[in-house]
Amino acid sequence: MTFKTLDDLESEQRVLVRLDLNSPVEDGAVQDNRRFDRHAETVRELAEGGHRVVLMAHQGRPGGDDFVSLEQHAGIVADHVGKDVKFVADTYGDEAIDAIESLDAGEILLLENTRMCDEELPEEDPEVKADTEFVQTLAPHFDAYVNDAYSAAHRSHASLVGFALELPAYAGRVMETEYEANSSIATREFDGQVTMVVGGTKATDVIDVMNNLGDKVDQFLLGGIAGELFLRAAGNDVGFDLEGMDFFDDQWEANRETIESLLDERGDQIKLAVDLAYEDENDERGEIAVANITEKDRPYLDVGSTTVDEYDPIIRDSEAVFVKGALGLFEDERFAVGTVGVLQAISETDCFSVVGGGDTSRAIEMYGMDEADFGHVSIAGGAYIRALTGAPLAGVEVLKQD
Ligand SMILES: Nc1ncnc2c1ncn2[C@@H]1O[C@H](COP(=O)(O)OP(=O)(O)O)[C@@H](O)[C@H]1O
Ligand SMILES: O=C(OP(=O)(O)O)[C@H](O)COP(=O)(O)O
Repeated sequence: MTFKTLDDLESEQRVLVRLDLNSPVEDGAVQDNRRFDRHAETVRELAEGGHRVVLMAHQGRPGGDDFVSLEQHAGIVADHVGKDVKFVADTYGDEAIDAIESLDAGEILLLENTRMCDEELPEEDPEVKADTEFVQTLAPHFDAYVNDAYSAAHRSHASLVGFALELPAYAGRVMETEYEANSSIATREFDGQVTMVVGGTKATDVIDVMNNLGDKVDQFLLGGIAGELFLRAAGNDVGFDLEGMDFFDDQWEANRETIESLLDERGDQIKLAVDLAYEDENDERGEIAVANITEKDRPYLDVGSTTVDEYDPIIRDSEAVFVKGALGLFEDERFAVGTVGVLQAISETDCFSVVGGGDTSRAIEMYGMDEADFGHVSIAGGAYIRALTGAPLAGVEVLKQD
């Protein structure tokens, strides 16, 4: 490991901890999710270790409906940690400092949404962020800074990069496991076949992953909107926007040449769907072989069952499988066959596996699979794709400094 962890932390510290509690908000109610559960491990360990634990996190972006106070988050963290979590509606003013100073050993306090502090945003160099009043005011009240917010670590914001320059800095447990698992495809050697399942809605994610990992991955199994764009580049009559859709046309214009040259250069590694699924006239799932598609008359919402039958043995023969993006509109049960099929195959083998992307990993609990059957289920979206494409994460880089 290239940074210090909680194992290196001295005893009885005043610890400032950055979590990523950014969550969906529905009708003003913050929705519980994996992020709370995962971060609870770090928070519990610190509190039970007798440290004074002060938590920072953000929620939403200024101007958005989900840009709300962290008051509800405190209650959800408390439920997961199994300990009381105090909350103060202040980021670094007198109220926040009073609450921090009156904390006893083993107690936990959550500060207000970091993005309510003007200096948290925008993205700037760590040195600039370290120099803000926000960081300069808070840092002297602590002995150590712990960053557990791997999933936000691609942002060069004050709470993510500034404190690491002012205080001894450590990686929390989530930071450690996410970093190790998500970087493993780039850093680890696997004995057997390495397979990457790529889908979702963004063609550029798939292109970047192929360009960066093409020499590490034996087979790319494609699906989703991105897979349809590759099918179209291979000469099939799919991947067109019908009235009211805006998935394909812009992406096709922007990426057509790159996709065509990837198919040229890496065709042997790229497996495309041989059949696709659609909603038929009775609102049921219909399937058609790609070879039989002659008209652009309907949207395709999943890969077909023959495709799943072809992908399944490849996964079962793999030493390592990485997943980025769903193979279909899995939120609708009729179109979950592709995504659930590959996830099930992964869960039934003892290969090393990483499933990432906020949306795709949701399919695991949605369809009753057990997270324990996967090597690692990432809670990161943007940071995961950056790790796969070899881009450094600002919040991780500052932890690596002495
Ligand atoms: N053929 C399709 N048509 C419409 N939506 C699709 C299709 N295939 C995949 N999706 C959608 O893609 C979403 C995931 O895309 P993306 O955001 O790229 O991945 P992730 O969130 O896993 O990183 C899923 O919510 C799924 O509904
Ligand atoms: O949820 C997050 O990222 P994700 O949507 O890529 O998973 C992080 O909290 C970063 O949030 P941001 O994209 O508003 O900076």
